[in-house]
Amino acid sequence: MAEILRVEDLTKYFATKKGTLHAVDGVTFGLREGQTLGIVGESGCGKSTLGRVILHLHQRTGGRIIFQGKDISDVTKAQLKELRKDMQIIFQDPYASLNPRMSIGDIIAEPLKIYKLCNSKEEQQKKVREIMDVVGLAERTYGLYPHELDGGRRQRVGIARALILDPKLVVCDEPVSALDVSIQAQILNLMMELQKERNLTYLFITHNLSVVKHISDDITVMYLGQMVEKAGSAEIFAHQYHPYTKALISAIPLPKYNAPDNQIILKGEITSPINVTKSCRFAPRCVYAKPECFENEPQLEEIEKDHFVKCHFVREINGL
Ligand SMILES: Nc1ncnc2c1ncn2[C@@H]1O[C@H](COP(=O)(O)OP(=O)(O)OP(=O)(O)O)[C@@H](O)[C@H]1O
Repeated sequence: MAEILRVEDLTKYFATKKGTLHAVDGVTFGLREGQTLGIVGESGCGKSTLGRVILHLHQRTGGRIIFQGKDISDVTKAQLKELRKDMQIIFQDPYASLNPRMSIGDIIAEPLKIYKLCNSKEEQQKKVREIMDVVGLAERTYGLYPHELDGGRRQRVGIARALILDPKLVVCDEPVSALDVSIQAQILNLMMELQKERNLTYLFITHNLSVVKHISDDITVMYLGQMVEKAGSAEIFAHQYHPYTKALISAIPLPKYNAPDNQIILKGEITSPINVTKSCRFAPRCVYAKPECFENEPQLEEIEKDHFVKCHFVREINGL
């Protein structure tokens, strides 16, 4: 499988009144066609910003973005319009992202209109009805409005709108977080079916590790703008080496993961990403932290094949 997306040393800083906010800081990964990379971490760790920078919804500060073998770090407006056909996004809150004054049929048809892809109203309607069928929306929803649908159906509309242009890469930004647990499973299953049928590549952003367990091939854990651990999904659930990943896994409400001797309680809140220093950003909350952690930044290191961890004392902590 070819690599469809590669980001290298990607950074996004925001200038704020208090100083430079390091929202995304030196993120590097590759994503193969048809695969899913789960991006996991607490609120504020930079997941959404990462997705938005890749889609050029935010201008990057530094680093490179390679998509389908081409460097797309800097693109013109016209090139970006073309790119958008291949790179789409599904948002967390479909209600907020759907225009309340437009009918479902018109919302889903919008990308077709923007790209003038249909020669007639009939052709447009046919394409919309086809994609509605693909995502499991009943025909009668065509003329309804967003407020007339429940959360699960609204997210199906969001998925239909993202897929109608037949994209290659979809950034899924917390697509099930606003939904009831039972509906979450339906939407995740739908997304997995669609991925197989259409060879879609997903960058799946979530604060909830258990959500990405089944859908992801690989998982990247982020903390304060940086990757702290990356491995295959099964591998990371079997062996998590970074103290932060351990804490995230031990917080999953299943006896298998949060047996008392396994549980790690994080100290305090996530610290500020403003004016960060060259240290381990997790150190202030880490139960294993030593003076060196506050003085030097660890590198992301391959601890086992395809398993990367950013921690000075990863071997000592894990008896490796
Ligand atoms: N436009 C902006 N201007 C200034 N700071 C921003 C902007 N957008 C995001 N940030 C900051 O960047 C950091 C990362 O935010 P981001 O939304 O990417 O995190 P996240 O992990 O996706 O969290 P959440 O799930 O809450 O959205 C946060 O500290 C946030 O306050």
